[in-house]
Amino acid sequence: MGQKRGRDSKPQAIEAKKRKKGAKAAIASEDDSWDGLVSVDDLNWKEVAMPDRMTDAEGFFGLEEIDDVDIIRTEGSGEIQFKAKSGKPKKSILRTLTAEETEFDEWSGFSDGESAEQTAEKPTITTDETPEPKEDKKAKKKKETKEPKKKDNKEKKEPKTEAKPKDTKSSQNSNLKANLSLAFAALEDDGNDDGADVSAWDELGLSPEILTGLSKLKFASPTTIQKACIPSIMDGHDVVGKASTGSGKTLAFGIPILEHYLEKREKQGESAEKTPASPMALILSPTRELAHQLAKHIGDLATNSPDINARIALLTGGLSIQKQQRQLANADIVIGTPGRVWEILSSGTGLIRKMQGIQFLVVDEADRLLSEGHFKEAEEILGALDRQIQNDFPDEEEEETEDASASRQTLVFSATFHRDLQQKLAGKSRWTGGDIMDKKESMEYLLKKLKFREEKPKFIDMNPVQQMAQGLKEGIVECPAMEKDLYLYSLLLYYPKHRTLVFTNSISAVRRLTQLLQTLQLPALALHSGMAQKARLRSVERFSSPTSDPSSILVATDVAARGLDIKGIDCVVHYHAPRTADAYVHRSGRTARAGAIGKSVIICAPDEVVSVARLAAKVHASNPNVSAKKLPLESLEIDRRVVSRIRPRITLAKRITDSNIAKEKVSAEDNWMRAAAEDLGVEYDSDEFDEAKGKGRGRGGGRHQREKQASSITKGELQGLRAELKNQLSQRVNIGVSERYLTAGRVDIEALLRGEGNDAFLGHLDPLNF
Ligand SMILES: Nc1ncnc2c1ncn2[C@@H]1O[C@H](COP(=O)(O)OP(=O)(O)OP(=O)(O)O)[C@@H](O)[C@H]1O
Repeated sequence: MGQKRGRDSKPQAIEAKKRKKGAKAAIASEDDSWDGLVSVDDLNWKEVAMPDRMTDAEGFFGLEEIDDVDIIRTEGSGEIQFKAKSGKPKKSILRTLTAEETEFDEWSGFSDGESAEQTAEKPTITTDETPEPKEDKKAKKKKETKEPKKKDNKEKKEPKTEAKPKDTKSSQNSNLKANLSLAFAALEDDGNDDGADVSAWDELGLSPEILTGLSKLKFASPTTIQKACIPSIMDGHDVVGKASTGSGKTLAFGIPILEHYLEKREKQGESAEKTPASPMALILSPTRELAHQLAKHIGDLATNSPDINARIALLTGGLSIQKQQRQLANADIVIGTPGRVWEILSSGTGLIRKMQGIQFLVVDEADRLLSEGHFKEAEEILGALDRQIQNDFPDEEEEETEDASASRQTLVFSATFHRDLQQKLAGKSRWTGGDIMDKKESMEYLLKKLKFREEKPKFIDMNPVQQMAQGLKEGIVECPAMEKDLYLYSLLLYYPKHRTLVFTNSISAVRRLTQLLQTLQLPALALHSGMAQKARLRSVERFSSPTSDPSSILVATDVAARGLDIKGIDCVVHYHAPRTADAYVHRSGRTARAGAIGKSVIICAPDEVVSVARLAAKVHASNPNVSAKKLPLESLEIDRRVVSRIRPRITLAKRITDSNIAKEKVSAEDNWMRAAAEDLGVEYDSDEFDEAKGKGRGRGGGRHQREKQASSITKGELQGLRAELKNQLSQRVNIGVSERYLTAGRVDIEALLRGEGNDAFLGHLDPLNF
């Protein structure tokens, strides 16, 4: 079996290499008397491919493995060395030195007393394949050279080494040692210097580690919300942050948390490795997908920042609770949905007490999380974090823990805050339609429920006027109520190679539309809360994969409306009009993120027009440049020829889809009835049952008839429909080119085709210009 280690030991390998004047790799190539024993750093470790999902990573972000080695423990010292397995050539397990490492050898004389450190620094190889986090000495030295935080941000210029490593090499005077250390960190990972210049972050007073990470992620400058929030959070304030969708709120709180991690490790010093991990942050998210994304986003910065080994426990429903409990036992940052977090915390294994020491409580998408379906568990969690202190602890501990609680910062983020929230939660649950936040009322509400430690948290509102992202265009397509499928399909044909997210208001609509689009040979995926969690994650992964079809379509309920950050979504389509103004903001915010451009289109039946206009007016109400009479909602005219030519396709696809869905339903119902009849010991006759059901005059009788009809299409008929649809789909939609013209050779077909720009159509089609 292969051996594994944490990827974080890589810098140590290089550091060790620089110190060893006669590295084994060199000896091996020259010296035949070599006994074949090598140290961990001489091995040719291979990176283990990361699992697709964070949960499978158990909170660790990188492992390396090696095959064909035997572990040799030196008697007495207990030092671990390695040897090629018998039968394997001695050198087969060695790695070759890179050019940079050879260069490092020249600098080995600068370090004092390193051989002792070298032994101490060796990563622990554990047979249970669980890498222990380590604070390496190099990091500690680096931190010793670092100015303490919050003194003078301007002084912290070191991290520019990431962007300009050559500068660091050249400054060999007073703090040469520190600079070399940073140079090693900058060079060790991939030996290139293509990170972004991160000097724009200087004024925020971040550590060199984080700046290195930001540079590697190519985040050259902070977004406005990051610029505004990070210093306040790092100065210990409670913060309520509001900024438009896709504006970088995650790192606005993620960076200060990772900075705190570094500070904590620095304070613990030598004892860091022995101190049992205790969570320092709890981040609550309203949806599972968002929780996964938050973990990935913060985890990405952590893995790209040298010396940050923060372990993230991801607690979301639908996945193994035992695994998550294990993760939590050793986590630095806990991210989860309130339901699962509470389920685990309340399982009575002392976890609540452990969580009481957290430094940060983050409520992301706060207006949603503190509303429907989530608030109760969130409230339980908040209550437990505070209440247990007084109830359970003996007096002397009480004071200590209360202090910890008093030092907890509460950070609340969203793009919208709902004015009705307070009323709703107070039990007067009239959901009146989603106003954008009224600052004062919402602040009061949050103050009351969240127990901020400061009398008034800092309220940082980056979008007081414009709720929508800058690069977003809003459009509306009006169509008959029964023809939304037709218009959706038209829109998708107008925009081929557009990654599109289609929102509906119900799970059954997601199921039906996904099947319909797939029947039309479009790459559609489904996402709704009725799906198994793994299938949900798979859909998001497949849709967001950079290698996926650029025309991919994700059909989703509002479970995808909040926070999902999927690169390259070009278009959001509201197949059903959003129910609230907030939902409209968040759904539309899945596109035009991080400065990109995007489109949001509402497909609107005549009876929805008024409510949609009202909703858009609310969203833009605070924008003085927008009047209720002239909303920035462009009316899109779909060419009538397109609609009429593709109608037969839709008719066929609908019949096929309805038949499939009805058959699935009938078969599920039949199975259920059969099982129930068996339990009761009666005979079940499906025809008799259907007859009785069909005769019913009550609600559902007509629907049942239609389903029955749809499900009664024979296999042969279905095959015929499929063949016919296939034939239609194999041809381009002809929007006005006469076949007589074409066959008579009176038209230059090539020129015609070249000019069209959209190969779904044959003939000239005016673009929507939207
Ligand atoms: N400083 C930065 N420079 C460039 N890109 C950034 C920066 N910070 C974050 N991003 C990127 O911006 C995108 C949006 O960030 P994030 O998901 O945090 O937005 P958000 O404000 O939380 O959005 P939402 O309100 O929809 O949840 C992400 O892809 C992230 O990687």
